[in-house]
Order: sequence, then structure tokens, then C-alpha cells
Amino acid sequence: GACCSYRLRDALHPLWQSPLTIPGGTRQSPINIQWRDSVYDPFLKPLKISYDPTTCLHIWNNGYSFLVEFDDSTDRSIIVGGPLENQYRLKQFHFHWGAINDWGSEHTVDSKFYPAELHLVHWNAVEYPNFEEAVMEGNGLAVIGVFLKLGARHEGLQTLVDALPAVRHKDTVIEFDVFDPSCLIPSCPDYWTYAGSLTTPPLTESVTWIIKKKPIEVDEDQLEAFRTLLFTSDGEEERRMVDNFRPLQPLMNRTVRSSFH
Ligand SMILES: NS(=O)(=O)c1c(F)c(F)c(-n2cc(CC3CCCCC3)nn2)c(F)c1F
Ligand SMILES: [Zn+2]
Repeated sequence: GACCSYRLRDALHPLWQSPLTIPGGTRQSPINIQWRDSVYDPFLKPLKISYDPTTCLHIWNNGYSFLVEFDDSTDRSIIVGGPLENQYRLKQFHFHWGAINDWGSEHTVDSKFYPAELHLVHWNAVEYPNFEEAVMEGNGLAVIGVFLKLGARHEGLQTLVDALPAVRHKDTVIEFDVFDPSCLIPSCPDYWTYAGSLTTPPLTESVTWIIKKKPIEVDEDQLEAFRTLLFTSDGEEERRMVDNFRPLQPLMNRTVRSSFH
């Protein structure tokens, strides 16, 4: 009947083609972070981040976002502490952004969107043999989320922006051999944390999310540079890579904890 076709049409988001809500999903991402409902947890440790810039490998356009990938064959770029029981290895980082500055982030804070959001994806190499297996386990991944807001030009981001024309089309890649992503993470230690999922296929419920309270500032030209990328391969009809964020998911029976009062 009309109702179920409406639900089905509504659930198949054009970008992902797969259902937007995972049947039986109880810890899906992204979510709205209601600041006053977050619970201060005094037992949360500071997050320790140690990246080796020479583990950077390449930038590639995978048709959802542009990913900067790292050599995760050793423990040279890791995070530990915070809400995490183990240390996690950096695998890649990427961004989500909007067609205009009014939206673009995946998480929201008190229902406010930022124009973009950075995700640094790490996996639990203590307990699992590789990233692909870790993606399927409840404590397999840890993703640091950093909001981007419109403001001053970000010099560290500019080296990335300068490389984007070379990965304009889907499935293009360029070598990117030295980059320290900690320059993209605010020095303020405050974060929220909650149990969630990948926001792209396979949408598995394997992510401990660590969302930094403080955004980084980037300027209009840098956001516009993201919007010059394409979802499409060379030779296909061009579709601009914008609005590559998943809609908000129900909080269900979850509490967001804060590392700060
Ligand atoms: N937004 S997010 O939640 O931070 C986020 C992530 F956490 C990810 F892990 C990925 N991810 C997806 C794959 C394909 C793999 C292909 C082989 C099977 C495992 C997935 N590689 N990394 C991702 F694309 C993404 F957007
Ligand atoms: Zn992401």
C-alpha cells in the first residue's frame, strides 16, 4: 500500500542505495548530540594521539568522499586512552560536507549542523588481525570526529586542498607521502563519546565515536574546494560531490558521555 512504498522510498537514500536504517539496528550513526543530555564521566581518560607523518600513503576519491590512507601494518600511528580499552591504529581519514555552509556535518550538536565534519578512522589491532575483520566487531573501530566551521584559513588543511584537483574523479588516487593529521585535531581535550556505527556501507555497529567539542576553522575557499570533487568517474556525466552525509539516526537506548563538565 501507499504507506509501505512511502517508507521504502524514504528509506533508500540516493547516495547509498542501501536501506538507511539497518533492520534491528540499535546503535546507528550519526546522531544529534543534545549537550544538556550528555553525562559527564569522570573516569574518561584524556585521549592520547601519536601519529607518524611518514605513515601517510595516498589520497583517493572513492566515490563517497576523499580518503587519506595510512600504512597500518605497524603501530606507528595510534590513539589510546579516552574511552578506549585498547590502542587503535590509524587507517584513513575523510570528510563529509554540504552543498552550502548551512549543513554538511553528520553529527549535530543541539540540532546545529556544521558545514563539514572530519573523521579519523582507527581499528583495534590488539584484538583483530586486520581492518576488514575489525569493521565487523562491536569494539573494532574508533573514529575521532572533528567539526569544521567557517572562519580563518587552515594552513594544515591547505596542503590537502592543493592536492584535490588530482583526485577530482571517482577512483583517482595520488601519492601523498608526508602529512600529520594531528594538525587537524583541536588542542582542546574535550570530547563526547558514544557507541555507534559506520555511517557508510556496511553500516556495521563497530564504532566507538569520539567527537571533539571544539571545531577547527577553515575558510570559504577551502570548503568550496571540497565541492569541486565529483561522485562520478572521468567520462561520466558530472555529479558534484556534495551532501555526502548520512541522515541522523535514532538515539535508541544510548547515553552520550562527555569528558568535560
Ligand atoms: N563515516 S565513518 O563511519 O567514519 C566511515 C568508516 F568508519 C569507515 F570504516 C569507512 N570505510 C568503509 C570502508 C570499506 C571497507 C570495505 C571492506 C569491508 C569493510 C569496509 N573502508 N573504510 C567509511 F567509508 C566511513 F565513511
Ligand atoms: Zn565519515
